[in-house]
Amino acid sequence: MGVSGSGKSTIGTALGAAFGFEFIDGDDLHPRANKEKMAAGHPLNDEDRAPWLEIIAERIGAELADGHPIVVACSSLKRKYRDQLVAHAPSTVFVHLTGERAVISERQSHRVHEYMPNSLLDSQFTTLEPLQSDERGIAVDLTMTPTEIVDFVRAALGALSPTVQ
Ligand SMILES: Nc1ncnc2c1ncn2[C@@H]1O[C@H](COP(=O)(O)OP(=O)(O)O)[C@@H](O)[C@H]1O
Ligand SMILES: O=C(O)[C@H](O)[C@@H](O)[C@H](O)[C@H](O)COP(=O)(O)O
Repeated sequence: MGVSGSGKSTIGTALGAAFGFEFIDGDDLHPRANKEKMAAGHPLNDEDRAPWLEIIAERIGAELADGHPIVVACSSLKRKYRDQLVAHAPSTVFVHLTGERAVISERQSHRVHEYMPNSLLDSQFTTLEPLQSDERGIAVDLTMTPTEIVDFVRAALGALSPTVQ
């Protein structure tokens, strides 16, 4: 989880490879209308995100039902969005890539994105609700290298309480 440009695709790919799990990028599952809205410079609202989150949640639930743990990149900016995912998959562990707006903005300036304009970064930070103490998650400093982040997550996962699923 994390704002646009925080490294979800990069770190999700690395975590999937490290753990031997399939990686799914939530960005690929946005309905076309959501992509067009963001491309036009408008942030998504709760109504826009609800069906997208449901697609992701159902996909996670289906993979787990087949016995396949997966890594998913999904902004998951609000607590209620995360709760929607957890409702389908109680064993979910969120990895929040945290960092300064300036660092993320600088990184975004060097990448080409299918639909996300850099101008939406402020709204992403405005919407972001960090992990709360009763959520199963890990906050990670996004200035670490991907290898360092994978090692950090691996160590932190070992310290988490057992799952209910
Ligand atoms: N830990 C990192 N260190 C350095 N650069 C990174 C790191 N994580 C991501 N990046 C770079 O930052 C940019 C945004 O990363 P990306 O994975 O596309 O973020 P998101 O999926 O959250 O939008 C990319 O150019 C990526 O190569
Ligand atoms: O909830 C949202 O507002 C979107 O999911 C957003 O957070 C996401 O960042 C975009 O899909 C762009 O994709 P990137 O995360 O790759 O910039």
